[in-house]
Order: sequence, then structure tokens, then C-alpha cells
Amino acid sequence: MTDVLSLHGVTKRYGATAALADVSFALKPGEVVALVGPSGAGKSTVFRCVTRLVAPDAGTVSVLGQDLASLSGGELRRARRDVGLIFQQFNLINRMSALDNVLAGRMGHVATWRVVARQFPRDDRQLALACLDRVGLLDKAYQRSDSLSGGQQQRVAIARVLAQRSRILLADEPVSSLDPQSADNVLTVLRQVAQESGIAVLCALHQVDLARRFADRVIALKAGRIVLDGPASAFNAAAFTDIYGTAEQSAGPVPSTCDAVPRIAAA
Ligand SMILES: Nc1ncnc2c1ncn2[C@@H]1O[C@H](COP(=O)(O)OP(=O)(O)OP(=O)(O)O)[C@@H](O)[C@H]1O
Repeated sequence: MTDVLSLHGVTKRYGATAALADVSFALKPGEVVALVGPSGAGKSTVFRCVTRLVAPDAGTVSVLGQDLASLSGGELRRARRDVGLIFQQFNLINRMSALDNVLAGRMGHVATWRVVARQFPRDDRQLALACLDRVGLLDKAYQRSDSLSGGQQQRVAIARVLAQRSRILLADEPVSSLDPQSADNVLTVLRQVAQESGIAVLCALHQVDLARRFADRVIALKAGRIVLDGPASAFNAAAFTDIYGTAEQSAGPVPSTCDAVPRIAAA
């Protein structure tokens, strides 16, 4: 199977800090990969390189086989359209309905005036409704997004990526602000859409137990280097100690501050 996303020897420095050092990995269609590691390990920098918010100092990032550094203008916009994003804080437009938020995912596909005037073609509206249906929210289509629960808002954000027809989904701490049940629901939906649509998911997670339960594969970064890249089963207690520098303890998310001691659920 062809790789949809690949990084080869990616290095990024901020002054004296090596945020990423010789990072290489590739994602296949439909794969769900958890990106883990302590705060400051480089997870966000991976995302910034893939979205081309920053350019690596060395190495290449390829989306659907195209080196991002070789693209500009319309080609770069198209490559960015292939990469959908969801965030910890959902990033929906609160006063708009769930449907209008999903239609925003069509921005890269329709004329700008249609987006501004919210005059989307009938096919796009049908597609957006179908995407809401796939995340189990068809009945909320006309509800204001800020009246939805956090888990529902995150599912709207996933539907928006589906409407965008992205081939890669980058999820930056997508369930950190959700209760455990909602977090499970969101990650279950994420897995389903990956399997059904062949979207490759790269998901930064602080909750180690969730990484183990929902990811096919775990990539761990430590001080900008990959220290583990393997099936979720390889992310065991010994690997945890190596990555976080402390033994596994009890249930709870890995804290987001550098100095705190990670607390996680037992496998
Ligand atoms: N704009 C910047 N200027 C200087 N240093 C930066 C900048 N962005 C990131 N860094 C440094 O690069 C390293 C990697 O940061 P990054 O944000 O990628 O880590 P992270 O794994 O996403 O952390 P967290 O889990 O806390 O979000 C850190 O040492 C950070 O301080």
C-alpha cells in the first residue's frame, strides 16, 4: 500500500533546541497512529512540519508522494487540503450550526463567493449531511455548535474533515478536554472513519491507556527523536519507563507540564 504521509530525516531546531532530530516514519491509508511522548518531545513540531507551518531544517515531508518543499501556490493548497486537522478545543464557529461548520470543510473545493455567501451547491450540502450521519450527528445538523456537548463538537470537527475529503487527519490532543466516556466515543468514531474511508490518522495523545486501546501503532518521541515505533502492544510498561523516565503508576492522563510525574492507567 502506498504511503499517504512520509517523513524522512526531518530535523528542526529552535536556536539551541533540537525540536526534531532525524525523524522518519510513514503512514498507510486507514492506519491509526498515536504520537506520544513527554511535553516538549516534539509532537506539535511534527504537526507544524506536516502542515508546512514550519519548514524543516533538513529532511523531507511528503503528502501523497509529493515533497511539500517542492510545492507552492495552488499545489501547496491542494496538498494542505489533503491534511485535515482537529484540535483539543474543537475550533468550530460557535454561532454556526453543525451543518455549516461541516460545510466549511468544503472551502478548498468550492468558489470563495459560495463560502462567503454560504451558498453551497446542493451536492455539498448532501455530502455534509452524510458526513454528520457518519459521526452519528445527523439529528443535530441544524443545532448551533456551541449548544452541543464537547464530544459532539469534536465529532462535528471529524465530520468537517470527512467533508474536506482529506486523506490524512492530524489530531492534536483531541480528547484532552473530554470526560472519559466522551473521549472513548470520539476515538471510536475516529477509528471507524479511518477504517471505512482509508484516512490515515496521526493522533497526539497524552492519555497512554487510550493510545494503547485505540491506536494500531504507537510512535513515541523523546527529546525530538523517535524512541519507539511499533504496534500498540509494544507500548508496554518498560517502554513507558524509557519514554517518560518514570515507572507507570495509576489511572489518569499523562500531565502536560514538563516537570510533573506522569500518571497513567495500567495496561
Ligand atoms: N517557536 C518556538 N521557539 C522556540 N522553541 C520552540 C518553539 N516551538 C517549540 N519549541 C521547542 O521545541 C521543543 C518541542 O516542542 P513541541 O511543542 O513540538 O513539543 P510537544 O511534544 O508538542 O509538547 P506538548 O506535549 O507540551 O505540546 C520544545 O523544547 C519546545 O520548547
